[in-house]
Amino acid sequence: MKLLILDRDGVINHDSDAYIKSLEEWIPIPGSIEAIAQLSKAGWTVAVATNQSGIARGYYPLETLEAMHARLRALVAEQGGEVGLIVHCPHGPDEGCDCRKPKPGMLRTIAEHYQVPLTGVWFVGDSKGDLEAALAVDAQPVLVKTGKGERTLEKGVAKTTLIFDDLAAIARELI
Ligand SMILES: O=P(O)(O)OC[C@@H](O)[C@H]1O[C@@H](OP(=O)(O)O)[C@@H](O)[C@@H](O)[C@@H]1O
Ligand SMILES: [Mg+2]
Ligand SMILES: [Zn+2]
Repeated sequence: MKLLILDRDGVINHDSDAYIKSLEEWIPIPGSIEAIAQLSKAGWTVAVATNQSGIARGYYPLETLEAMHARLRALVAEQGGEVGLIVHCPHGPDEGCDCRKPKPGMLRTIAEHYQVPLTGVWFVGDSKGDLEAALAVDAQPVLVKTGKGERTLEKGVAKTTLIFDDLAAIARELI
């Protein structure tokens, strides 16, 4: 199966250093919804692995996060595509969970859900923790320059990292 795993904030939607705290703040990056729809129509299963420490911090409830993901699914469905499994880590950085990136727990959850190995699976992110999570399970780290991607690139990334301007460029590469 063709599995592609995406980080959310900074890849699918704009990110903010103040967190994405409401449905109104959840704004797709231009071309990202179309890219997901095109990829899924081309036979790719597009899953999502997202840190959401804003829940642990009390910035927004789980219901708000679920409303954002319902909006994502609806927008992609309007273009004839579909979004696969969305996994989030609701924990704070000090809780020692196994799911918060850079730990690879969410990637493993997705791989187990689809019963596929993670080796070489593209995980697309904008932050260092995304790339580290990919490397931890021998997936392929892919950096986009949207969101925090430019900052991440400036800090240096593993030489095996693939780099694209945005999710639309990744769709053009894979389709
Ligand atoms: O990029 P993904 O994983 O989809 O989500 C990132 C968000 O959960 C937030 O993660 C926070 O990091 P801390 O969780 O505070 O370290 C900050 O980077 C925020 O700017 C960002 O919106
Ligand atoms: Mg991100
Ligand atoms: Zn967690």
